[in-house]
Amino acid sequence: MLCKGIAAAQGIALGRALVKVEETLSYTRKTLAADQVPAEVARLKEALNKTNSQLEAIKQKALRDIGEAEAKIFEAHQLFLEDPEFVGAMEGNIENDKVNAEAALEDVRDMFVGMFESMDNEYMRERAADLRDVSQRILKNLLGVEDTLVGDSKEPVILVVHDLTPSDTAQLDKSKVKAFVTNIGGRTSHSAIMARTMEIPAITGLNDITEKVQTGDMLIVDGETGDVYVNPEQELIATYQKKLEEYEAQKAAWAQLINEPSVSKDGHHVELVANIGNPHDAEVADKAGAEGIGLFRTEFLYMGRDNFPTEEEQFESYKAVALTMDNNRPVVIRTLDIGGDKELPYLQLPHEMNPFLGYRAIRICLDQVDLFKTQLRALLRASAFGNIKIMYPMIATLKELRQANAILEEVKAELRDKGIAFNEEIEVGMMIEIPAAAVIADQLAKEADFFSIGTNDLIQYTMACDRMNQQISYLYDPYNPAVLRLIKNVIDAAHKEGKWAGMCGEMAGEEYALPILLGFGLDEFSMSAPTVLRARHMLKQLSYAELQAVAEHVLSLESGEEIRNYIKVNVLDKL
Ligand SMILES: C=C(OP(=O)(O)O)C(=O)O
Ligand SMILES: [Mg+2]
Repeated sequence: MLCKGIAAAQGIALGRALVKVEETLSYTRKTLAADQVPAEVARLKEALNKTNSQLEAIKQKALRDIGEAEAKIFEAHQLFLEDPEFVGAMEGNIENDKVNAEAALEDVRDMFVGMFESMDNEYMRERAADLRDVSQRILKNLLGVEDTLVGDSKEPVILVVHDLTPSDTAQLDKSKVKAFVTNIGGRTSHSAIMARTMEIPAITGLNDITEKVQTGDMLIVDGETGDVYVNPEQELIATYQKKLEEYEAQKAAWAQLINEPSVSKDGHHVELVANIGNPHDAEVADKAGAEGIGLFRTEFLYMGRDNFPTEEEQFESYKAVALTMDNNRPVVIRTLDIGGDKELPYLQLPHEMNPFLGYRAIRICLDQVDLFKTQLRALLRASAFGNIKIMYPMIATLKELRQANAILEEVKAELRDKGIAFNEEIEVGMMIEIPAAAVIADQLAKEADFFSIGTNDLIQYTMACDRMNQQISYLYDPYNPAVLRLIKNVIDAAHKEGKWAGMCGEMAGEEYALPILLGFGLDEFSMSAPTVLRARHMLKQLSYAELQAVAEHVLSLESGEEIRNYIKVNVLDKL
């Protein structure tokens, strides 16, 4: 059986399925005799300690493998275990009501969750969700239930789940999980982006894979095509085993290119840079051969915590990235892009019918100027330590660009007055992710130093198709002629004004996109770190001169399917 989903993270995996459905934890409410109380309190404390150690281990793993922002999620969970009101209430229930620890836990949890949820405040609702999570973990420890997605199966497995939260993804151990496949989610969802950083093949949006597959079934996961084969024929297994070996060999060959320049067969140079969410990612990108950072999503510094990061905290993060990217390598740092699918509970954004079309990103920053200025000050100060460039997200009009630049000029003047160093020549560019901006790119190019095309959003806004909704994913197509024409327009407009154009949407790292974008003349390609060397390898085999004609022809084709097919036959199959 073949199931088709969304190729969320590249790579191939063959192995046995482990289908994981959320288990219900049952226990009996007991009334204790007075002399049983001390032992019950001790049992609770033991479970709390165990929970704390588990969370500490997960936090350290997240810090090592993914990043600080993700690690903070678990730190917030740990705080509950030290909260005297929460812990004291549970002990009180055991002592006064003479109930067992499980019952005390659930009563206290329900009381706090009810209280948080009744506050009609996004931040408190998040706290309620956190408390549910922690309580579930404590309950498992009281009941002696294993806390692991994969248990202790001897063979590494392919995880089959309804959905994976970012915290689930952070916990995955690459030596135990070969790949994961989920019912819901898209290619640009947070856990998909994390899977790519962790190099775990992943397929999302399979609808009902948890029902079609049983634990122990043999699976083939093709992270290039989004195909999952369930109990395939021996012949197909052999084909994929060969593909897997080839893929591993290819990876070894790509690794040879780590210090090579990114040039095409005929000597055309482009920049291959990485997308990051925190300073640790920059180190990963450096080791993966990135020539710089094309997108630092700074909103991750703001997420998973209780209040705004200070200017000092931000300055340290930006400076750290600039220093990692030594030798004047570019570091494009995007100002806060919160809203849409990225919530910030303590900012208390209004509830909206269409958050992706709402109060988000630069719209918030131009409205809450102090918030914006704090970030700009930190960015300018860090620019004294490396080749930092500032980038605004979600610009729709020339007026917004001018407003943002005017605020930036104010901040620069304040720093000059105080004699604080920054790079006076700092480049200031903008994302092109709203069709309106793509259409007036000629006007914007006169006032922005560079463009970076954010296809993740540009596609959803051009096609009126939610990037998270797999039901209409046939519309979410980077190769749709409308999307490609906008991209071409943006690149041409930048070049006409002598500016450079890059791309930091996920499309920039796609095999089919590289020849087209190269032919269009894109100057900078920003992608997940593990994709950089593959792109460099491919680039070396491509001729810029030939691809200009190919790309020109692509613009006359009528559908994404036709375009992909044309690229396959005329470019990819010939490599
Ligand atoms: C890079 C982009 O930004 P994000 O994915 O953070 O919205 C984009 O929209 O393409
Ligand atoms: Mg975007």
